[in-house]
Amino acid sequence: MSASRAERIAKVKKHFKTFPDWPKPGIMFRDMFPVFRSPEIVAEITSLFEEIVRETCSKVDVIVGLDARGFLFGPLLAQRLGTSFVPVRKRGKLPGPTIKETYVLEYGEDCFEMQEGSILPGENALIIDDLIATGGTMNAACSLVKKQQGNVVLCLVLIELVDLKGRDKVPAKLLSLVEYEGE
Ligand SMILES: O=P(O)(O)OC[C@H]1O[C@H](OP(=O)(O)OP(=O)(O)O)[C@H](O)[C@@H]1O
Ligand SMILES: Nc1ncnc2[nH]cnc12
Repeated sequence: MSASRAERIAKVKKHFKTFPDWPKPGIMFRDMFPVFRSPEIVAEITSLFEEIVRETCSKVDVIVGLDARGFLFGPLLAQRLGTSFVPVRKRGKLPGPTIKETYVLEYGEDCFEMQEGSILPGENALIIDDLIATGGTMNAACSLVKKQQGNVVLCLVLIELVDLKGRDKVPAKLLSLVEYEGE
């Protein structure tokens, strides 16, 4: 018998590692990089993302990946869905005219940029990142898409730190694969 979705997600979660008090005291850092030691788990994550998007979104034109760890999953998913991929980058990394959004995150402050015209008016964008904590990062990315008259049809993350209530800050539908709550 094939594994249920919950069993597949539980198997993915076993590959994450937690580092207490990093990069600052009080932060439980959830490291997702160990999944890349297993091509099988990376393929499983991509398949789970693809299933969720096909069930949830009628039309996605472009996948927007967030610097830096959103770049790991965005292009993989874009290939599966046959969509384009565009990056949101940290301040000063993108050439040409850009639009900017400053935001606060769990352990600091930063500024995101997109190249002007990277989303066309009316395009349906799916924003992807590895993790949502306080939600500041995802909220800033939604603002950048909206400033270009794009529609955010879904925000998708591998990990949600539920206790930080980041989803309350996101002005669009948000789905996560793996949750950490009270742990
Ligand atoms: O929900 P929030 O509190 O805003 O935090 C979530 C963000 O924090 C991490 O990125 P980080 O800014 O550490 O950058 P990195 O991907 O370059 O390591 C993570 O990859 C998310 O993008
Ligand atoms: N607790 C956390 N673990 C991993 N990445 C993060 N980004 C913001 N908070 C994080």
